Amino acid sequence: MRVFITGSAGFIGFHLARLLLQQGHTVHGYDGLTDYYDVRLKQRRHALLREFPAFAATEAMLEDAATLQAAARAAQPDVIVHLAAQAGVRYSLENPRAYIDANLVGTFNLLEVARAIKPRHLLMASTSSVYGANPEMPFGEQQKTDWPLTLYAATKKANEAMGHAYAHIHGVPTTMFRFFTVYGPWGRPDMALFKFTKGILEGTPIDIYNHGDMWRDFTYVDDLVRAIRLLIDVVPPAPEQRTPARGWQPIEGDTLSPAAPWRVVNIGNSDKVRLLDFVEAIEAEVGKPAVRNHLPLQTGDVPATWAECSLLQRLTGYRPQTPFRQGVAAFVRWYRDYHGV
Ligand SMILES: Cc1cn([C@H]2C[C@H](O)[C@@H](COP(=O)(O)OP(=O)(O)O[C@H]3O[C@H](C)C(=O)[C@H](O)[C@H]3O)O2)c(=O)[nH]c1=O
Repeated sequence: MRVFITGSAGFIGFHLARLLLQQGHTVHGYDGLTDYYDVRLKQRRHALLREFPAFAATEAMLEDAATLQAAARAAQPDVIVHLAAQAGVRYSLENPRAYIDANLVGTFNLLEVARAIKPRHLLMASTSSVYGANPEMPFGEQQKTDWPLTLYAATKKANEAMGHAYAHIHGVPTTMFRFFTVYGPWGRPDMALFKFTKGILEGTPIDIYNHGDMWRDFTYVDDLVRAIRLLIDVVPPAPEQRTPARGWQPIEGDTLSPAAPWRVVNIGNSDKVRLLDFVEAIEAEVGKPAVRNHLPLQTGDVPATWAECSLLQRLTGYRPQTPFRQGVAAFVRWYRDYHGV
């Protein structure tokens, strides 16, 4: 299978590309290598992927529609996985325009590519942040996502809607994933696990928001990309294909659109972890206590996330389940090795 992955030098894109290459697939990566965080980390990820002969990459921005079209047409993908984005919850308060450019304009450009190429399946990243101020827990895909708390969440919600409209009009089967706080080796330096590990190792204070009284459904990156890999083969059928004669059976809790080959699926660990327990797990792994700087809840942050993942389980027979202490240990091992500390 030939797969076109946007965001291939990013945390999740790198892991997905590596998994697909290890399985013998051909991957064309597309990444703008923006300086949102240390570009060397992105270059190292791409360098590792380049060790596979079946990997090629175009280093350009999503906003560069002509380059994106040319790269995707040349790659002739069976499947497109769109992971490139301006990510991060709190940065969207500082630099909102980056989210409009990458997530709205960039995703529009990508949808135009899909419309032209008509891959077998288009899969695109959304986020648990779309549940925003929804008070119901755990978050199920059918629940309200009408109250985003940041522009980041709003752009991702818009991406879900844009994907739906294109799937309806142009018929490209589209799966949206809602990711829940993904962590693990090669992770993002702006995220809690990276910042906490660095601070504890260096003996500098770590900022703990809401005094640690926050909950996250931390999802280990290997589990996440395994789920994506399985979902690649679960192509949402068009409305006219949903008949018993075609072997289609309704699935409980499915989010299939009545008007398009489109569905949205949560990918989380289905386990909410208290932030202070997460910090303690990092301290235990590093073998040193943190210097804790307790701060109030940050604007735009949701106090808790918790995924309901039975749809993923029904569609793929799989659900993430790495215990957070195990995932934290794998990250700290990688961090020490990567930084030689
Ligand atoms: C960076 C940082 C975070 N935190 C807290 C805030 C959260 O309760 C928790 C995890 O934060 P992190 O930034 O690692 O992840 P989320 O805020 O859940 O956001 C992440 O997961 C979602 C789904 C995405 O879609 C975002 O792109 C992704 O960045 O630690 C702190 O207490 N101190 C810190 O310095």
